[in-house]
Amino acid sequence: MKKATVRTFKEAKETGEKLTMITCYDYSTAKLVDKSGIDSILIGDSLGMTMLGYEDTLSVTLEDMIHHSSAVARGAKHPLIICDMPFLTYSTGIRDSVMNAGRLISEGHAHAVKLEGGTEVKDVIKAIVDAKIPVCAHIGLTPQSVNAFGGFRVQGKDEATVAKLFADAKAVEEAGAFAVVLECVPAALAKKLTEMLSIPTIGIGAGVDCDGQVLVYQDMLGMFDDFVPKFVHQFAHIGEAMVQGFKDYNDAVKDGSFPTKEHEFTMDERLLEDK
Ligand SMILES: Nc1nc(=O)c2c([nH]1)NC[C@@H]1CN(c3ccc(C(=O)N[C@@H](CCC(=O)O)C(=O)O)cc3)CN21
Ligand SMILES: CC(C)C(=O)C(=O)O
Ligand SMILES: [Mg+2]
Repeated sequence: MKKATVRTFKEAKETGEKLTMITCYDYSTAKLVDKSGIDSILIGDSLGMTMLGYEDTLSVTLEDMIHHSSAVARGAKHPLIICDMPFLTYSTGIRDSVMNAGRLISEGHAHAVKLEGGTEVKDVIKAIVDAKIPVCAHIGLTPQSVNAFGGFRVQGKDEATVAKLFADAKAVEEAGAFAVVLECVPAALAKKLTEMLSIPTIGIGAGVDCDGQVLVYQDMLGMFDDFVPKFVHQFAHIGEAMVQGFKDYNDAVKDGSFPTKEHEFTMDERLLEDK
């Protein structure tokens, strides 16, 4: 299997080969993703919701991201590893942003970082790229803006947000991002943006004409049911399989059918005489 790099992304845009990205937050799952051939792993700040049970991504810290990213990096040797910059780690100045991005690389062992926003983060993207850290941009529904948006809302359905998306897409490309995630954007608009840009677009709820796709792994494996966005397809039903496995274990312990002889360790039982 080939190791994916930012060059894989560049070449895919040129050849038309679709790019695949999946979230991942831990070592064991990273090893499984590694075997699948998926091009890239995103340590998404969605881990705040899927792994930690928060209602949004705003409570996730840089330490959380480093902790999960380094675990993933130990398990995945082929995909390009991209780590989300969490809320408030790239909006307090260029120096903070570059230092924080750097920690995701040096301590989190990611290959690239992702951050949310367009025109307003142009200078931040440029500074991080100048520090030799590849940046993936993320525009459209940017979950860290949930309070500013007033909810998780599809973007690009009116004149103002369509104009904003064109401006954002141009800005992140000019700033030097190697790719851009388009989240919850109407398919027709995502198609136009994809045609306009020379960097690949990675869609989530943005239709089939993006250069690649990303999904949260618990969503596409049927392991997360707090909410199921319209863009999710369940490619497996692992949640059900897990519940069944837990039930079978519970029943087997209760009825004494587990553990059996095969699971036991033996000893010279003479050692137990007169004990
Ligand atoms: N498990 C999970 N999957 C995700 O895709 C995901 C996360 N968590 N956490 C971070 C963000 C939040 N995301 C979300 C959250 C909610 C909607 C949502 O409610 N979408 C509605 C459409 C809303 C509208 O009509 O404007 C839907 O029906 O899909 C979408 C994306 C995407 N990300
Ligand atoms: C949904 C993807 C794009 C993301 O940013 C995340 O998982 O945090
Ligand atoms: Mg994210």
